[in-house]
Amino acid sequence: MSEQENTPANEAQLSQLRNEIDRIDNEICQLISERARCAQSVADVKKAALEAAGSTDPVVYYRPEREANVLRKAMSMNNGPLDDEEMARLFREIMSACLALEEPTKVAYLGPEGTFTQQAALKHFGHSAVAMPFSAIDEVFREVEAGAVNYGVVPVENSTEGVVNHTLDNFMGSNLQICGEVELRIHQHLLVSDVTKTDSITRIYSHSQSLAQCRKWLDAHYPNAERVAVSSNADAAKRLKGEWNAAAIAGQMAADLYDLKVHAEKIEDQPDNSTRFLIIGTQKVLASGKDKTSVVVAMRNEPGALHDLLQPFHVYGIDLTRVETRPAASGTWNYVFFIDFSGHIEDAIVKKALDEVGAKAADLRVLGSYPEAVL
Ligand SMILES: O=C(O)C(=O)C[C@]1(C(=O)O)C=C[C@@H](O)C=C1
Repeated sequence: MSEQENTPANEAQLSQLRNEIDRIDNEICQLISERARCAQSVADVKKAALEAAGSTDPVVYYRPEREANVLRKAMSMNNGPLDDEEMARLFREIMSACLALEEPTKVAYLGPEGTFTQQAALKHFGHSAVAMPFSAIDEVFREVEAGAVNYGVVPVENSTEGVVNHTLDNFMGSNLQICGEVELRIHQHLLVSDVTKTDSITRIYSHSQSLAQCRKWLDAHYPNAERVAVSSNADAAKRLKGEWNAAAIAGQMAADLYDLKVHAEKIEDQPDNSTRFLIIGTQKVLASGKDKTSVVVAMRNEPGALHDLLQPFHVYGIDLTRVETRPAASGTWNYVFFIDFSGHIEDAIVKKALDEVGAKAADLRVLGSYPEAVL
């Protein structure tokens, strides 16, 4: 029934409920303002603490461990009807606005605009952060190193943008820390523009990894269309305006940005397709109670080297979440291992395990301890 067809009884009910919503909105508004004033006071305390210590270092306003716990609490306080993730997303945005009051947070991400990495940056920092696209992972690292931005967001795991190794390689020559991680479910859509003749699609643009992720779907639905690999999904989306016989595979952000229609949604072959991104910065993050640590270890190429290296983790019952091998850049040793595990660098058993790993390794560098992704 449309609104015009409401009976007088319905109208009365509706207006009573809307009055109730207005009253609640008013309360929410007062409470958000009260919270924002608290965040401003927190900023003053942070500044004063640094001054009292005689430090000239910049004040660190963003506190990943606190943010993770605020979000975890929002999820555990929630009794529905909204689901926990939805509730946490709302708090994510409130906190993002509060942090922006303390300091506008500049975040560099692997662009262009409309990529999944931008989506990951906004998911992690909320929409009050100033997110800036850069065209290469090295550039994101450089911007953070130079202090031109506060943080960077780069993809690290899963093939979506095909850049995992590039991110890992950048850590080898950098002193940056990992301050957080973001996990994103990747949904690929077939996008068309207002000039596309949808029954005459003969060319489909996307990043090679996205084409690969949708291979079976494309074989079934567009077996004869030419698949054209381009530099990013956003680039694929951008090309559609002038081509009536083309479609693109990309995410919702690219569809919104370039004003495209979703012709077929969620066409990825694996329904649980997801990508993990890292937040890089210069700060060491305190323990949140549920953390991960990433290290890079250099080893000589000897039989059993990896087994020996991993043994202390096994002995102390530390859960390894990822082990990657990369050839070393310098000739001093042969391989480096990127290892992620559960726990924080300040945990006693993590310290013990890393002491033992360090004794066996040619080199060991802690890339950072950071809260496990909440959302
Ligand atoms: O608790 C702090 O340190 C704050 O600055 C407040 C707050 C928040 O809004 O809750 C804002 C930014 C920080 O990243 C963490 C939390």
